[in-house]
Amino acid sequence: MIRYHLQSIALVLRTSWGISRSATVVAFLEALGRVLQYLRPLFFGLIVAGLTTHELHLLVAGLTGFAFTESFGFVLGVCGVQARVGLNERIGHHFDSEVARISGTAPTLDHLQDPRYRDQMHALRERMGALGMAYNSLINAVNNLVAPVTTIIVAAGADLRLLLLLLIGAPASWWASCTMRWEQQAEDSSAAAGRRSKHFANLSVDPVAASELRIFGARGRLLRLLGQEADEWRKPFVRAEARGAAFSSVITLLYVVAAMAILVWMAHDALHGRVSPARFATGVLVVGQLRDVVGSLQSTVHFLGQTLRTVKRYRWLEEYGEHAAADHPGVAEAPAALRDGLTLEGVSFRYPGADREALHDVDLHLPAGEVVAVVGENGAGKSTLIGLLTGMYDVSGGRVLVDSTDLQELSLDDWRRHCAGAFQDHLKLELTAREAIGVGGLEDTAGRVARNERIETEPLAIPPDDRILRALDDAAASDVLAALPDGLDTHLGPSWPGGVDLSGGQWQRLAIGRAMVRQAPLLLVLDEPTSALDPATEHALFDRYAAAARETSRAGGVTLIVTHRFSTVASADRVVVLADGTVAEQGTHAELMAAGGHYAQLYGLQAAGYR
Ligand SMILES: Nc1ncnc2c1ncn2[C@@H]1O[C@H](COP(=O)(O)OP(=O)(O)OP(=O)(O)O)[C@@H](O)[C@H]1O
Repeated sequence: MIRYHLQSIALVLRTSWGISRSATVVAFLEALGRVLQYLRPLFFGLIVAGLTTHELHLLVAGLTGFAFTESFGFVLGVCGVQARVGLNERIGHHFDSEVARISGTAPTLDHLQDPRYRDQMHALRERMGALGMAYNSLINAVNNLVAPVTTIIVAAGADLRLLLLLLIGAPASWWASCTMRWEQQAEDSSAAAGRRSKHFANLSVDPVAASELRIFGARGRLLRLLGQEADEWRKPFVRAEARGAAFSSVITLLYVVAAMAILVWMAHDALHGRVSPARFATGVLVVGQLRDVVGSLQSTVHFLGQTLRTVKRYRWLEEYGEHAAADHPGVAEAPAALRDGLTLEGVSFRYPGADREALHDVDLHLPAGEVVAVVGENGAGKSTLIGLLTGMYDVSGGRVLVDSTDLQELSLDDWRRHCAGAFQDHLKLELTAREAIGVGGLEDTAGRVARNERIETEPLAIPPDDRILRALDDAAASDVLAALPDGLDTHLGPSWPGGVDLSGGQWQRLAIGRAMVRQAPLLLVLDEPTSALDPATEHALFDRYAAAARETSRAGGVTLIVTHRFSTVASADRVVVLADGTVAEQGTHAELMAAGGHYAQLYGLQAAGYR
């Protein structure tokens, strides 16, 4: 464990050093300033000796030393504090970006479904401040460690009996290890309740949730749940802090009693001439100083413990990210065009922590150039199928083939470079309209399509306006743009002063526009593309999407349209019916109708509903 903590300290030092070598060094000068200031009792003793013995050189030496330690110690302290304040900000920013990078660059989304990951992430996010202050905590620890060493030396010089006070160090260090353990246990045991509590708290400030909760008159119930979860979240911390504070008080009391006993003893000897007034004066100051030292050691343990625990979580996250990357070692490039298509062979998939498979025994071939409609009731597995085809999740069993290559062997970054999509829960990107749509086809400076690994090294360009306008036309969303006051320069969403918010259907059409910016994808996914649209425009728009899909098909790509609306699937080359996590039927609309199975039944029901 000590080795692990030392590695964590090395990580913090490396990070600080990488950010600013000079600030890292200057921040340590503060510790030197502390050493000087803790020499005060020594010079105070010299002053008292000079005054009582009338020896001028002792008085001058004491006063000079006192002035020097005060002034120089102060200057070093100021320089150190300035350096570390600047560093704190930058270290905090560095760790923030690193956490976002580790989470955002994991090849799949499996981690986001893993409760262990979510708990660690919650605990880490709660303590991000401690990560930003990690170097600060180290400096504090060093400051608080040099203080006792200096004070002990001064105390030994004044009277060896003062060193008896160090015996208090034994229960204090036991207290320190207990406190660290209790706090760690509190963080671990309350993480899930903390996440739930955050969820309920967010609901109360989310406009959509807030209106539903008002309509149902459920605000009181939500507040009660929030209270319960917040209680469950906070209780272990309160318990740990109360125990820590009680122990700390007992230790302080022990210290005060011991210090008083030693001072009385020293005073007795001073009265009988066995201890000089100068030594006694130094002793009195040292006792006060040692008390401060014990107090600051206790807070050091608290903050350093918090920092080391947070660094531990950060390192857990780093290792998790490395394992996640190692679980998907594929590096092969995706083909430029599909010859055969996409194939699922005996595929099964279970979400992390779920007790049943979301998909099982799926055998499916999606031929190159086809427009495939996927239908099925809620929970049938449609979104999961999309997740597997786009490599967002790794299959639990079986294989997904791109032509004849296992998706496992492909670089997922490269495969996704060839995928495009508009999703049911699409992003509402609050950027300018140009950026919100153009991110669908980011290019590097040579005009090639973005690869994720370049993101950190090269600024990626939004494609030219003519491509964005064409994509909006393909998505039948030109009218959404026409209604924006500043066209493509309009800021979307309430995050911007004067930003324009859109209706659900308008956001959805821009999301489809974003999907259409990417040219000739090998897989185009349109997940419920018309769910937020009114039935009058739905049909016309669907024909436009189908035409755009045909473009994809001509380039050898597969278009997957997921929909609940059976009226829109008749023109697809193939309809796949999912039920209970597997393929129930597939064929053309005509074939499935003729078969009179599940599809025909559902189609009949919907058609009757529209009559
Ligand atoms: N994150 C998850 N963790 C555990 N189970 C999940 C998760 N997401 C989905 N499931 C389960 O997997 C199954 C398939 O879900 P999926 O979202 O793929 O269905 P769907 O056909 O897209 O449904 P819908 O039409 O409602 O969008 C369902 O039983 C669902 O409960």
